Amino acid sequence: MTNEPVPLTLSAKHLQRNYGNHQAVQNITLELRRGEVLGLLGPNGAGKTTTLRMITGNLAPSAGSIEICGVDLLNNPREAKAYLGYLPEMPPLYFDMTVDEYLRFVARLHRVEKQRIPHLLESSKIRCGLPDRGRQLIGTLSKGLQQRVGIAQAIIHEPDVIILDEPTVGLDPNQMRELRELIQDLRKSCSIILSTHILSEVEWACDRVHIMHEGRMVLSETLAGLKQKGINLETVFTQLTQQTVPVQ
Ligand SMILES: Nc1ncnc2c1ncn2[C@@H]1O[C@H](COP(=O)(O)OP(=O)(O)OP(=O)(O)O)[C@@H](O)[C@H]1O
Repeated sequence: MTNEPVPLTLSAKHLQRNYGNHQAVQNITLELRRGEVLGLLGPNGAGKTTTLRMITGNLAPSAGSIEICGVDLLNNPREAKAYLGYLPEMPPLYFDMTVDEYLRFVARLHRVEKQRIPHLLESSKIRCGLPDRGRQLIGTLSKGLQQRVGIAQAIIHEPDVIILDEPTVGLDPNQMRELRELIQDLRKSCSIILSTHILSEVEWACDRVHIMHEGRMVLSETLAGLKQKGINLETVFTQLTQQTVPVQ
């Protein structure tokens, strides 16, 4: 048996992002290992989306560094982004395309080799529970199925890291359960960051939790560690996010 450390798939160090004079994200450091699911929690305006947009290469940090699977995102964005799949808060769907047309389009954007596209298209649809939806216009799908198409576009190029920004917003309880099952399936081959407002979602899905408040990281702990210490996630969330973070 080997005790080799599980490789890092994402490493972000001392990230900062200013909007004018406002420091939306301050000195955020986070790491993700293969097969791990990290929950990112925080109240509205805590800086979660800003952080995710930086680590997916969609927003330039004011300071800090980001490596995806060992590739520097700021110096080699194209190479680093090939390892990343991203479902933003607002999935980038085209309602007047069919599911197949859209997923082929996204695969080309990810520069997937032409001959691999049919296989990847089918496998991403199967994984996301869309095997019979290829010819359907995206605009005619239910919200839950549209969210699945959003995830299919994030995984079609077989990324190592998947970033999901509030993926269960607007879903009914059945759709939420199906999405949870999908996340459990995805973690077998990828590492995942899940940003959410739903504490129970972190408890069932994640290995570790980061809580952000006013642009800073105020908690970084494993779920097992919280349990061992007898700390309730809801209680600690309330305690840490109801007070103003002192400026260091
Ligand atoms: N483009 C922008 N210009 C100016 N300020 C911004 C911009 N985007 C975000 N902000 C501000 O940065 C802070 C962090 O916002 P962000 O959207 O990252 O928070 P969040 O934790 O994702 O919130 P939510 O849970 O509501 O999505 C907020 O104060 C927000 O108003």
